Amino acid sequence: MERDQRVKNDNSWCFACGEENPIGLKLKMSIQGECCTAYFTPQKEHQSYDGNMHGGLISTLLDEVMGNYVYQVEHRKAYTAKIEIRFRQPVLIGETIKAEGKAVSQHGRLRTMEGKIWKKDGTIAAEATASMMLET
Ligand SMILES: CCCCCCCCCCCCCCCC(=O)SCCNC(=O)CCNC(=O)[C@H](O)C(C)(C)COP(=O)(O)OP(=O)(O)OC[C@H]1O[C@@H](n2cnc3c(N)ncnc32)[C@H](O)[C@@H]1OP(=O)(O)O
Repeated sequence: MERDQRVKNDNSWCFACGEENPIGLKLKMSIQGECCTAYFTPQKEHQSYDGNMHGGLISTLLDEVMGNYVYQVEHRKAYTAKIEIRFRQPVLIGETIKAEGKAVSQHGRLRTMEGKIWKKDGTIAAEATASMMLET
């Protein structure tokens, strides 16, 4: 399906930030300093094994704060073209984490982004780099 044919008005159902999505993460994002920031406390339904948060959902958090940075700062929608995640430490169910995303460089419509997930003790649980393409 061409992008223009897709439903354009259902952004409130975004899995990561949509307010109306009943199974979404309902992230609230804000620009703090040079980053887009969101806090999240994983619940039991967000786990993988042994009380650890699912890595796919950690990736979702990183993707969202990087994409949302572009939207909030440039007022343009961007599509994730490539993303790479390094999972450094488990995130535990019930543990509040901070996700941060920022831009590091740009070339034409392509933005190179960085994201980090911080634990309360100031250590990094996961980090990402991504290429995001501005919508034409
Ligand atoms: C009105 C209210 C709105 C509210 C709104 C709220 C929004 C609030 C923010 C939400 C934040 C969401 C954050 C999650 C965002 C997703 O999750 S998006 C979903 C997952 N991603 C996708 O579905 C993307 C699927 N891929 C595509 O659609 C297309 O491949 C892309 C990425 C748009 C690129 O397609 P394209 O624009 O046609 O560009 P293309 O011709 O392929 O490439 C152009 C140039 O860039 C280069 N390039 C392409 N990809 C790459 C790459 N990965 N690395 C390096 N170079 C690349 C090409 O080589 C090419 O260069 P040249 O050929 O000119 O030398």
